[in-house]
Amino acid sequence: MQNLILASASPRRKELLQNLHLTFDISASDADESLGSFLSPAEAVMELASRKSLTVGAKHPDSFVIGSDTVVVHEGTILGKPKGVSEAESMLKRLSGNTHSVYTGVSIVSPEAETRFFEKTDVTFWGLSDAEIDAYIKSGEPFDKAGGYGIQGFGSFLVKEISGDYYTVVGLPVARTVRELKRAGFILPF
Ligand SMILES: Cc1cn([C@H]2C[C@H](O)[C@@H](COP(=O)(O)OP(=O)(O)OP(=O)(O)O)O2)c(=O)[nH]c1=O
Repeated sequence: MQNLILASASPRRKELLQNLHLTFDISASDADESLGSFLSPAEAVMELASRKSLTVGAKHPDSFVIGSDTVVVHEGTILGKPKGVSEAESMLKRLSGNTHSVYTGVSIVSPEAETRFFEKTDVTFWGLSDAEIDAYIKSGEPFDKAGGYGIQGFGSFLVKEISGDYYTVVGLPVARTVRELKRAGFILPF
Protein backbone atom coordinates (compact mmCIF):
# COMPACT_ATOMS: atom_id res chain seq x y z
CA MET A 1 0.00 0.00 0.00
CA GLN A 2 1.56 3.33 -1.07
CA ASN A 3 1.59 6.21 1.37
CA LEU A 4 1.17 9.86 0.37
CA ILE A 5 2.30 12.84 2.50
CA LEU A 6 1.68 16.54 1.90
CA ALA A 7 4.67 18.46 3.29
CA SER A 8 2.72 21.65 3.99
CA ALA A 9 1.08 23.67 6.75
CA SER A 10 -1.09 25.46 4.19
CA PRO A 11 -4.82 24.82 4.66
CA ARG A 12 -5.34 25.69 0.98
CA ARG A 13 -2.98 22.98 -0.26
CA LYS A 14 -4.66 20.47 2.05
CA GLU A 15 -8.08 21.38 0.66
CA LEU A 16 -6.90 21.16 -2.96
CA LEU A 17 -5.50 17.67 -2.41
CA GLN A 18 -8.63 16.61 -0.52
CA ASN A 19 -10.69 17.63 -3.57
CA LEU A 20 -9.10 14.65 -5.36
CA HIS A 21 -10.56 12.20 -2.81
CA LEU A 22 -7.07 10.93 -1.98
CA THR A 23 -5.99 9.59 1.39
CA PHE A 24 -2.88 11.38 2.63
CA ASP A 25 -1.08 12.53 5.77
CA ILE A 26 0.20 16.00 6.52
CA SER A 27 3.67 16.70 7.82
CA ALA A 28 4.66 20.36 7.70
CA SER A 29 8.30 20.86 6.88
CA ASP A 30 10.64 23.05 8.93
CA ALA A 31 12.97 23.57 5.95
CA ASP A 32 14.95 26.80 5.75
CA GLU A 33 13.16 29.12 3.28
CA SER A 34 15.94 31.67 2.84
CA LEU A 35 17.27 32.04 -0.69
CA GLY A 36 20.09 33.80 -2.48
CA SER A 37 18.93 36.46 -4.94
CA PHE A 38 20.62 34.80 -7.91
CA LEU A 39 17.79 32.33 -8.58
CA SER A 40 15.04 33.00 -11.12
CA PRO A 41 11.45 32.79 -9.78
CA ALA A 42 11.00 29.36 -11.37
CA GLU A 43 14.24 28.06 -9.86
CA ALA A 44 13.40 29.61 -6.48
CA VAL A 45 9.96 27.99 -6.13
CA MET A 46 11.26 24.59 -7.26
CA GLU A 47 14.21 24.82 -4.85
CA LEU A 48 11.96 25.70 -1.90
CA ALA A 49 9.39 23.04 -2.83
CA SER A 50 12.20 20.56 -2.98
CA ARG A 51 13.59 21.49 0.43
CA LYS A 52 10.12 20.97 1.91
CA SER A 53 9.56 17.55 0.31
CA LEU A 54 13.09 16.28 0.92
CA THR A 55 13.05 17.27 4.63
CA VAL A 56 9.86 15.30 5.15
CA GLY A 57 10.88 12.52 2.74
CA ALA A 58 14.05 11.87 4.76
CA LYS A 59 11.86 10.86 7.71
CA HIS A 60 9.50 8.75 5.56
CA PRO A 61 11.67 6.96 2.99
CA ASP A 62 8.88 4.60 1.85
CA SER A 63 6.36 7.36 1.13
CA PHE A 64 5.54 9.70 -1.73
CA VAL A 65 5.89 13.30 -0.51
CA ILE A 66 4.59 16.51 -2.13
CA GLY A 67 6.18 19.88 -1.35
CA SER A 68 5.11 23.15 -2.92
CA ASP A 69 6.04 26.83 -2.87
CA THR A 70 4.35 29.92 -4.31
CA VAL A 71 5.61 33.43 -5.08
CA VAL A 72 4.22 36.47 -6.86
CA VAL A 73 6.47 38.23 -9.37
CA HIS A 74 5.94 41.78 -10.58
CA GLU A 75 8.41 43.39 -12.98
CA GLY A 76 11.17 41.03 -11.91
CA THR A 77 10.66 41.49 -8.16
CA ILE A 78 9.69 38.43 -6.13
CA LEU A 79 6.97 39.13 -3.57
CA GLY A 80 6.56 36.65 -0.72
CA LYS A 81 4.26 37.03 2.27
CA PRO A 82 3.97 40.62 3.58
CA LYS A 83 5.52 41.06 7.04
CA GLY A 84 3.14 43.78 8.18
CA VAL A 85 0.48 46.32 7.20
CA SER A 86 2.81 48.69 5.35
CA GLU A 87 4.39 45.91 3.30
CA ALA A 88 0.91 44.53 2.45
CA GLU A 89 -0.15 48.02 1.40
CA SER A 90 2.86 48.57 -0.83
CA MET A 91 2.42 45.14 -2.44
CA LEU A 92 -1.27 45.74 -3.20
CA LYS A 93 -0.56 49.25 -4.55
CA ARG A 94 2.12 47.77 -6.78
CA LEU A 95 -0.23 45.05 -8.10
CA SER A 96 -3.20 47.45 -8.56
CA GLY A 97 -4.14 47.92 -12.24
CA ASN A 98 -1.24 45.71 -13.37
CA THR A 99 -0.47 42.16 -14.45
CA HIS A 100 1.80 39.95 -12.33
CA SER A 101 2.82 36.30 -12.49
CA VAL A 102 2.24 33.67 -9.83
CA TYR A 103 4.81 30.86 -9.81
CA THR A 104 4.19 27.64 -7.93
CA GLY A 105 6.93 25.04 -7.74
CA VAL A 106 6.17 21.45 -6.82
CA SER A 107 8.53 18.67 -5.79
CA ILE A 108 7.45 15.05 -5.60
CA VAL A 109 9.71 12.70 -3.69
CA SER A 110 9.10 9.01 -4.33
CA PRO A 111 10.94 6.12 -2.67
CA GLU A 112 13.20 6.08 -5.76
CA ALA A 113 13.65 9.66 -7.01
CA GLU A 114 12.64 13.31 -6.90
CA THR A 115 10.75 15.18 -9.65
CA ARG A 116 10.30 18.95 -9.73
CA PHE A 117 8.30 21.26 -11.93
CA PHE A 118 6.72 24.70 -11.85
CA GLU A 119 3.64 26.34 -13.28
CA LYS A 120 3.07 30.04 -13.94
CA THR A 121 -0.25 31.88 -14.08
CA ASP A 122 -0.62 35.55 -15.03
CA VAL A 123 -3.08 37.58 -12.96
CA THR A 124 -4.37 41.07 -13.77
CA PHE A 125 -5.80 43.21 -10.96
CA TRP A 126 -8.43 45.91 -11.33
CA GLY A 127 -7.25 49.38 -10.40
CA LEU A 128 -7.83 49.55 -6.62
CA SER A 129 -8.86 52.56 -4.56
CA ASP A 130 -7.13 53.32 -1.26
CA ALA A 131 -10.40 52.43 0.51
CA GLU A 132 -10.49 49.01 -1.16
CA ILE A 133 -6.87 48.31 -0.25
CA ASP A 134 -7.49 49.47 3.32
CA ALA A 135 -10.60 47.27 3.72
CA TYR A 136 -8.78 44.30 2.29
CA ILE A 137 -5.82 44.69 4.65
CA LYS A 138 -8.18 45.12 7.63
CA SER A 139 -9.71 41.73 6.77
CA GLY A 140 -6.36 40.16 7.74
CA GLU A 141 -6.32 38.03 4.60
CA PRO A 142 -3.05 39.30 3.05
CA PHE A 143 -0.66 38.19 5.76
CA ASP A 144 -0.13 34.49 5.15
CA LYS A 145 -0.22 34.75 1.38
CA ALA A 146 2.38 35.44 -1.30
CA GLY A 147 1.86 38.88 -2.85
CA GLY A 148 -0.49 39.83 0.00
CA TYR A 149 -3.72 38.46 -1.44
CA GLY A 150 -5.80 35.32 -1.80
CA ILE A 151 -7.68 34.86 -5.08
CA GLN A 152 -9.90 32.23 -3.44
CA GLY A 153 -11.26 34.44 -0.66
CA PHE A 154 -12.27 38.06 -0.11
CA GLY A 155 -9.40 38.83 -2.50
CA SER A 156 -11.52 37.59 -5.38
CA PHE A 157 -12.79 41.16 -5.84
CA LEU A 158 -9.28 42.33 -6.78
CA VAL A 159 -8.92 40.13 -9.85
CA LYS A 160 -9.92 41.17 -13.38
CA GLU A 161 -8.40 38.36 -15.43
CA ILE A 162 -6.20 35.30 -15.18
CA SER A 163 -4.27 33.29 -17.75
CA GLY A 164 -3.15 29.83 -16.65
CA ASP A 165 -4.24 27.30 -14.04
CA TYR A 166 -6.28 28.95 -11.25
CA TYR A 167 -4.94 26.39 -8.77
CA THR A 168 -1.36 27.52 -9.41
CA VAL A 169 -2.41 30.83 -7.81
CA VAL A 170 -4.00 29.11 -4.80
CA GLY A 171 -0.76 27.17 -4.19
CA LEU A 172 -0.90 23.78 -5.91
CA PRO A 173 -1.31 23.18 -9.67
CA VAL A 174 -3.57 20.21 -9.14
CA ALA A 175 -3.89 18.72 -12.64
CA ARG A 176 -0.16 18.80 -13.37
CA THR A 177 0.56 17.39 -9.89
CA VAL A 178 -1.75 14.43 -10.57
CA ARG A 179 0.01 13.74 -13.85
CA GLU A 180 3.48 13.97 -12.31
CA LEU A 181 2.44 11.77 -9.35
CA LYS A 182 1.36 9.07 -11.82
CA ARG A 183 4.63 9.43 -13.71
CA ALA A 184 6.55 9.02 -10.46
CA GLY A 185 4.80 5.66 -9.94
CA PHE A 186 2.03 6.61 -7.53
CA ILE A 187 -1.08 4.57 -8.24
CA LEU A 188 -4.25 6.66 -8.36
CA PRO A 189 -7.79 5.30 -8.50
CA PHE A 190 -8.44 7.37 -11.66
C1 LIG B 1 -1.32 34.50 -4.57
C2 LIG B 1 -1.93 33.58 -3.56
C3 LIG B 1 -1.17 32.91 -2.62
N1 LIG B 1 -1.74 32.09 -1.71
C4 LIG B 1 -0.94 31.35 -0.71
C5 LIG B 1 -0.50 29.95 -1.14
C6 LIG B 1 0.58 29.64 -0.13
O1 LIG B 1 -0.03 28.99 1.00
C7 LIG B 1 1.10 31.02 0.28
C8 LIG B 1 2.53 31.19 -0.11
O2 LIG B 1 3.37 30.68 0.87
P1 LIG B 1 4.24 29.37 0.75
O3 LIG B 1 5.55 29.66 1.44
O4 LIG B 1 4.28 28.89 -0.66
O5 LIG B 1 3.44 28.27 1.58
P2 LIG B 1 2.95 28.26 3.09
O6 LIG B 1 4.00 28.84 4.00
O7 LIG B 1 1.58 28.86 3.16
O8 LIG B 1 2.79 26.70 3.38
P3 LIG B 1 3.92 25.53 3.39
O9 LIG B 1 5.27 26.15 3.15
O10 LIG B 1 3.83 24.87 4.74
O11 LIG B 1 3.48 24.60 2.28
O12 LIG B 1 0.29 31.98 -0.39
C9 LIG B 1 -3.11 31.90 -1.70
O13 LIG B 1 -3.64 31.16 -0.85
N2 LIG B 1 -3.88 32.54 -2.63
C10 LIG B 1 -3.36 33.38 -3.56
O14 LIG B 1 -4.13 33.94 -4.39
